Amino acid sequence: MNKPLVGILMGSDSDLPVMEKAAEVLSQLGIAWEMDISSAHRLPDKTAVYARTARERGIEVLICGAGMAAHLAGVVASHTTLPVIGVPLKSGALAGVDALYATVQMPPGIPVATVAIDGGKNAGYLAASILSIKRPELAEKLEQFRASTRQELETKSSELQTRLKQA
Ligand SMILES: Nc1c(C(=O)O)ncn1[C@@H]1O[C@H](COP(=O)(O)O)[C@@H](O)[C@H]1O
Repeated sequence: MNKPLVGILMGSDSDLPVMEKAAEVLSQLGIAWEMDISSAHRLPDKTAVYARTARERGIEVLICGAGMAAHLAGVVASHTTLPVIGVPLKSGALAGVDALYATVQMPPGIPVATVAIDGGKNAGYLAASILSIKRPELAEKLEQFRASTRQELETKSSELQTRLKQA
């Protein structure tokens, strides 16, 4: 197995179903990843060590998912200059809006590239785009994915037009 290029962290095991989607996208594109549970609130020392050592371990992009008062992505970003992608998760009384604001509203200088609430898949694609800057074969795979998405939608569009003409 290749050395992981993407580190996926989440605040709780309850976040796993969404964060697994990021891992699935990366696997489909042939990108090696590692995944763990950590929490800026509940495991602050582990989180700091993980973020501080990520670059020397060969990680190039970090994806951090958390719900509620989501500090994980921001705290990780405060410990590393690697790109950090934040995934606000839908949990608790505010259904992810709290996590969205907490993740996206970072102070200048410590950015977190925030995807949609429960946007695990797009976090995977964004990490792949970042990695593709220096990897032409990965850029090609992303092009192919977009082309197949276009093709699928064109087919659905033609099918709809055919059905409408028959109605
Ligand atoms: N927001 C954070 C952080 C953090 O930001 O450090 N650690 C855990 N959590 C979040 O708390 C929610 C409830 O967690 P539990 O399901 O474990 O009670 C989860 O969505 C988690 O990401």
